[in-house]
Amino acid sequence: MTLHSAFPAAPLLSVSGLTKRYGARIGCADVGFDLYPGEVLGIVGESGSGKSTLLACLAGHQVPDEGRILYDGRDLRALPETERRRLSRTDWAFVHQNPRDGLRMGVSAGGNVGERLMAVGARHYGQIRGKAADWLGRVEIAADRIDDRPSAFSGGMQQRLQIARNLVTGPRLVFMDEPTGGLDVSVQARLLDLLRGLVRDLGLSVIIVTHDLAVVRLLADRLMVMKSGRVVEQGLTDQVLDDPQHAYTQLLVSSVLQV
Ligand SMILES: Nc1ncnc2c1ncn2[C@@H]1O[C@H](COP(=O)(O)OP(=O)(O)OP(=O)(O)O)[C@@H](O)[C@H]1O
Repeated sequence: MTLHSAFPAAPLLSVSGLTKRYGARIGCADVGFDLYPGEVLGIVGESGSGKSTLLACLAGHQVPDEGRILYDGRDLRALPETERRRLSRTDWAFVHQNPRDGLRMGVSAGGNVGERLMAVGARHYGQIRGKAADWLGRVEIAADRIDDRPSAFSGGMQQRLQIARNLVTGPRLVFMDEPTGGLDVSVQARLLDLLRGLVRDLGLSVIIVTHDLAVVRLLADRLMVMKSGRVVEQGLTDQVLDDPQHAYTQLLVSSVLQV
C-alpha cells in the first residue's frame, strides 16, 4: 500500500445533504458521507429504504433535489454534461444486478469488453482483442468463449463478463447494485471472491448496495444503514454488524427483518 492510499489526503467522493423526492414521497433524504480512494462502502437497508435512489443520484442516473456531490474535489452538479459523460465512461463504472442491463446481449463476449475500450479511444484491433482476452481471463471466462454471445453464458458468467466490461477502462469508482442478487449461493461465493480480489488488486473505490449482510461483511470497509430514505447508522463494517447501535440495525443484524 502506498503512503498516499494509506493516508489519503482527500476523499474521492464527498456527499452532503443529498435529497431526492418523488412527488411527496421521499426517495432519500439528507444523506452525507465521504468515500476515500481504495475504500468500499456498503449501503444496506430493507426494500424501499432508498438504497437504489441514492445510488442512482450518485451515479448521475437521477437528479437530486438538494445536496452536494464532490468527485475528486469537483462539484458534480455544476459540471457540464459532456464532462460528466466523460467521467462516467472513464473514471466510473456501474455494475447492475441484472447483467442484461449492463451487457449488449447481441454482441460477443470479446466485443462487449472491447467496445468499452473503443469508447475511450482505442483503435488498434489486435490490442483491443488482446486486452479483452486478458480481461476475460481475469474474470475466469475461458479464452475459447471470447466469440460467444452472453446469451450462451450462465448467470454467473454473465455477471463476470459485466464486471470485465466495466473494469477494462480502469475506473477509479465503481457503483454496484446488488451484484450477487439472483445467483445461486455457490455462484455468489465465487463472484464475491473474485470481486474482493479485483477491488484489492486494482485499489478500487466502491459503493455497493445490497440487502445481503454477508456480502458487505466480506467486501465493505464501511457500512451505511438506511431506513425510510435516511441514514440511521454508519461506521466500520465489523463495528456496525458486531455492535449495532440503532434499533433498526439491531433488527437487521438479528435477521428479524427480512431485507
Ligand atoms: N420512480 C419512482 N417513483 C416514485 N417513487 C419511487 C420511485 N423509485 C423509488 N420510489 C420510492 O422511493 C423510496 C425508496 O425506494 P428505493 O427503490 O430507492 O429503495 P431500495 O432500498 O433501493 O429498495 P429495493 O431494495 O426494493 O430496491 C420508496 O418509497 C419507493 O417507493
